[in-house]
Amino acid sequence: MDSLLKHMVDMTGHRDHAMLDISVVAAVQELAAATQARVLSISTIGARQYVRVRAVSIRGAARIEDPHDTGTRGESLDAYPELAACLARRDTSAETCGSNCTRTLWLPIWFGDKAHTCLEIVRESPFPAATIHMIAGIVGVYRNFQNLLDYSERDSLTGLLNRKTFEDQLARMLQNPVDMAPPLTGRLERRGHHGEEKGWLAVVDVDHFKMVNDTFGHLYGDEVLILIANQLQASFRVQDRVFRFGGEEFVVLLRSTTLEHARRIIDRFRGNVEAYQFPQVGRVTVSVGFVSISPYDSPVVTLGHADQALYYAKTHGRNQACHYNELVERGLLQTVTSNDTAEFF
Ligand SMILES: Nc1nc2c(ncn2[C@@H]2O[C@H](COP(=O)(O)OP(=O)(O)OP(=O)(O)O)[C@@H](O)[C@H]2O)c(=O)[nH]1
Repeated sequence: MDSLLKHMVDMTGHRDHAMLDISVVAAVQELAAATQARVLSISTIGARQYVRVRAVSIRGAARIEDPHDTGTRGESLDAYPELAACLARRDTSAETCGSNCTRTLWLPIWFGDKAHTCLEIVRESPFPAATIHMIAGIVGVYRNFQNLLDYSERDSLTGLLNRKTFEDQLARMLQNPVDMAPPLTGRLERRGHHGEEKGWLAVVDVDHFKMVNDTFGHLYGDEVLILIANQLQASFRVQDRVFRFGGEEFVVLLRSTTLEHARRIIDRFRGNVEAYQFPQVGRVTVSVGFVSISPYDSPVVTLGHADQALYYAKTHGRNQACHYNELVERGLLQTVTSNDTAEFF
């Protein structure tokens, strides 16, 4: 019982998803006398589902499985037929007996009709009823805590990530070397060649949104924001991150892609919004400013550059996406040098 309480205190002391994952695998692995416990992410991309390992505990050693590897889809769910069948049945558990009688227990964490997370526990002998009962309790606490963390990280109107989580997500993206160009010397040289894969930051702002509110009322204004948030989530990949920064401003972090690809997906999103018939309101457009992200620039500087490109888009006709570096190259944004960094405006 002492051990159970110790694990509960540990699990409920975290304010971070990764640490919560570590403490839950450590708890179930020790308390169920399991050889291995894992937290699995289940994602849907197109018509296919994928499984990615988030955290693992083997014989008392718990760790995050590559915390920056959010760019990888993982294995196809087809490699886990019993889990796939359990998810299809909307069931809360499935158990299999593998070769040499190893037991595997899967416990999907359901929120409504979606399970994005699943615990997997492997034991060399059958799970006693009392152990299953105890694990069910731990899963309940884990589920509630995940819910609480999500609540504090998400915008209540749109369900997108909120501004508070932005710097952390940007830092994670910058720490993934796949996303970043190798160190370069001069500031202007840091710009990507057109074929180079980099991370990108885009600031999206709804055009004339005040007019939507003034003409149709705030409820319709809110509905427009929700529908645009849905379009954002549908337009970008699961590895990308979409935030509502407040009001009618959204920010997108795109994982490693080329300039041409970033431009194409951002412009496809802009075109989708333009083509959409918003209930009652009709046509709504968005303006976008985007810039490549670099470990050499602070989040404030990167956001500032994307904002400047957005401002340019707003003051030159709206309903368009402008690339910061291109505006600088074409002499449409001016530069001055302050101390050791060049600033543009
Ligand atoms: N319905 C609704 N309106 C909001 C929300 N947050 C901010 N707003 C409104 O968004 C409007 C933003 O207006 P402005 O900043 O003047 O910009 P705009 O009218 O979009 O004009 P441009 O950006 O220049 O195209 C204001 O009327 C705010 O009251 C919200 O959560 N819901």
